[in-house]
Amino acid sequence: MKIAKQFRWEGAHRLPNHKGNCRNLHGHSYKMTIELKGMLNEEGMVVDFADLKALINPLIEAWDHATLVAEGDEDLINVLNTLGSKYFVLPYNSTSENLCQFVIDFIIKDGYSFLIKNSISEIRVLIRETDTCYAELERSVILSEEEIPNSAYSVVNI
Ligand SMILES: Nc1nc2c(c(=O)[nH]1)N=C([C@H](O)[C@H](O)COP(=O)(O)OP(=O)(O)OP(=O)(O)O)CN2
Ligand SMILES: [Zn+2]
Repeated sequence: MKIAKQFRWEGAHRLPNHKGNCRNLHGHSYKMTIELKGMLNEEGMVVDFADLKALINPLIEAWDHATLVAEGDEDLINVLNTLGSKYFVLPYNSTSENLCQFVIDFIIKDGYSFLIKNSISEIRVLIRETDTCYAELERSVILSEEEIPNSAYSVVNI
């Protein structure tokens, strides 16, 4: 069974080496869908939507009305520091693809016990910058009892 919840935030960014318009600082009303696959619990839920929201909300709060900056884009960081403007540094360019990667890494790191508790087997993240484009990334979460002591999970890319 799969469940999904949508999130949104307003943000600015630029792709410093883009050959077109996206090298200019501009903004998006980002929309994100997070889908989780797992078994139903005794309450008839894969996970409580509220628990998924609680897990993701710190990231949304950090990104909302912020500028997403690529590590090394010092010109932009200097401007934002001068303005006293909220920003969030990513270890790579703020493409939709990289944001999907960042969100999945965040879920696995900060939501590790949440994934175990709810026996989640698959995560899918879809991010829209505009109505005409999106990026999507899926990752399997594989439970392997013999591999890992103390009921830990191993996580692999699919
Ligand atoms: N593969 C990717 N290509 C581009 C990304 C990205 O994240 N991944 N991002 C951008 C820009 O951030 C841009 O804001 C979005 O691009 P685009 O869809 O081209 O935006 P437009 O509004 O110009 O698109 P329309 O064709 O007018 O709908 C660029 N590329
Ligand atoms: Zn953009």
